[in-house]
Amino acid sequence: MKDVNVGICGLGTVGSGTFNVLTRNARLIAGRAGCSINIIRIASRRPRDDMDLGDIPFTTDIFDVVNDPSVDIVVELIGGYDTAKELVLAAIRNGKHVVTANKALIAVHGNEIFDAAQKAGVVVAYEAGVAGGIPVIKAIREGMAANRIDWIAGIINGTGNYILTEMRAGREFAEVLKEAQELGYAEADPTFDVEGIDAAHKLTILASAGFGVPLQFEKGFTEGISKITPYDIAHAELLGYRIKHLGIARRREDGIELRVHPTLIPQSHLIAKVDGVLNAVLVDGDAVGQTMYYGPGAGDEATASAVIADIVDVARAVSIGSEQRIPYLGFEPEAVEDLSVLPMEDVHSAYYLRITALDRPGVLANISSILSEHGINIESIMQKESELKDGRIPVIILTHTVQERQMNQAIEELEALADTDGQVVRIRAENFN
Ligand SMILES: NC(=O)c1ccc[n+]([C@@H]2O[C@H](COP(=O)([O-])OP(=O)(O)OC[C@H]3O[C@@H](n4cnc5c(N)ncnc54)[C@H](O)[C@@H]3O)[C@@H](O)[C@H]2O)c1
Ligand SMILES: N[C@@H](CCO)C(=O)O
Ligand code: NA
Repeated sequence: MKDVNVGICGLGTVGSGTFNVLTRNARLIAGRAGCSINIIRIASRRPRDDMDLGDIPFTTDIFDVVNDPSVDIVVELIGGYDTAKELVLAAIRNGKHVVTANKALIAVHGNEIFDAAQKAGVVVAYEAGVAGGIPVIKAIREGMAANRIDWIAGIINGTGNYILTEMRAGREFAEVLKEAQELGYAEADPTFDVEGIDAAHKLTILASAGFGVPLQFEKGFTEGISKITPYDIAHAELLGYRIKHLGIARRREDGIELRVHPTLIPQSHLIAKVDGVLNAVLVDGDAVGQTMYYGPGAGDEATASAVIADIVDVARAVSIGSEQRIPYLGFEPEAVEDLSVLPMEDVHSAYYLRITALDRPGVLANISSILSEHGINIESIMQKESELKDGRIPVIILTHTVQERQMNQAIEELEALADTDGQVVRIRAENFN
């Protein structure tokens, strides 16, 4: 069987992890792939003095990899949108297969890239882009092929989960983010992690692979963790909940929900126990029920594990000359449905509300009457002894499920009340029943 030649573009965290694991486990990987997988070219902006690349040619121009006729698979690990897109489209034009860890690229330009790849008859694989080392794309596209997938929910940003976990232990947001950057977990621009953009990229891909819909990143709802306070983390805990940053995609008759936001989940649920840089994705299928995939969501060798699994898949097909391919998003193009993303106002959810109010008679009655006028039922209410010492008290309310539109109207009225400080904190809550 023919050897398969790989060229790596980008020798940073994931690039170096990929080089190291492919080199270290070369024999056993070849045993699985049925052929040798040779790294024949590496390109990155700067050489790495800390790495021994042996006699593999290194250049600073990533297009050298794409233009090398002996390269079968281009491994794109530079990140970003524009140059990465140019690189991947050039690779496809040159008839090369592509393996990428770049979820931003796939979420935003995937429809165009898969279309080009389909016409060129090449594979574009992206397992490492979603939930890092967890083989969740394989699970959805192949393992769940029998099911109508109704919803997917997950902790899909390692940096964000690491920050929330450490904040629960009393550490400062900024200090933990810096540590996540040093550990190689964060994106080049860490606002992608803390403002939920990275999770939204991944959720977009999960929803398309799960439901058979086009990638629609720009239509999703995205809220990050930057406004989550230690106070709300602690009070959610007192109510029996944990705050996690979740991506939630739900297939409905009238469209799909696509939303990323901090979420209260019962402490007893398995996903509440997923801490640190670990990720977990719950996938609900009509035949199998709820399944959960759990493991490291970021990091050099953990991500390399998924990059190399994709390389092995492509290598198996290339080395035996197979025409058989798994469709890019799990469904053949003609089976993709044009279901659109629903506006956030149409989503139903329970809510945690924190209202800072003046400590005077009738305040609670005013708050509950606004909620009940909008059909919002209260599950529990906690009126805290004032820690503010200025005549104001925090009122914490957990509601039953209600439409976001109703909640927006109620919050507007609550904020306009003379008895409140005009800023209601809202965190959505889910129990996955
Ligand atoms: N770090 C993780 O844990 C992780 C996990 C999953 C996916 N990813 C994704 O993998 C990709 C790479 O992430 P990373 O953490 O390894 O980033 P990184 O910054 O550590 O590495 C990127 C490397 O590519 C090089 N590079 C960038 N643009 C280049 C260009 N135009 N020409 C030549 N070299 C260029 C950089 O110099 C750097 O060495 C990103 O798409 C990221 O989102 C990262
Ligand atoms: N920055 C990303 C890398 C993995 O995709 C994260 O923290 O999850
Ligand atoms: Na993955």
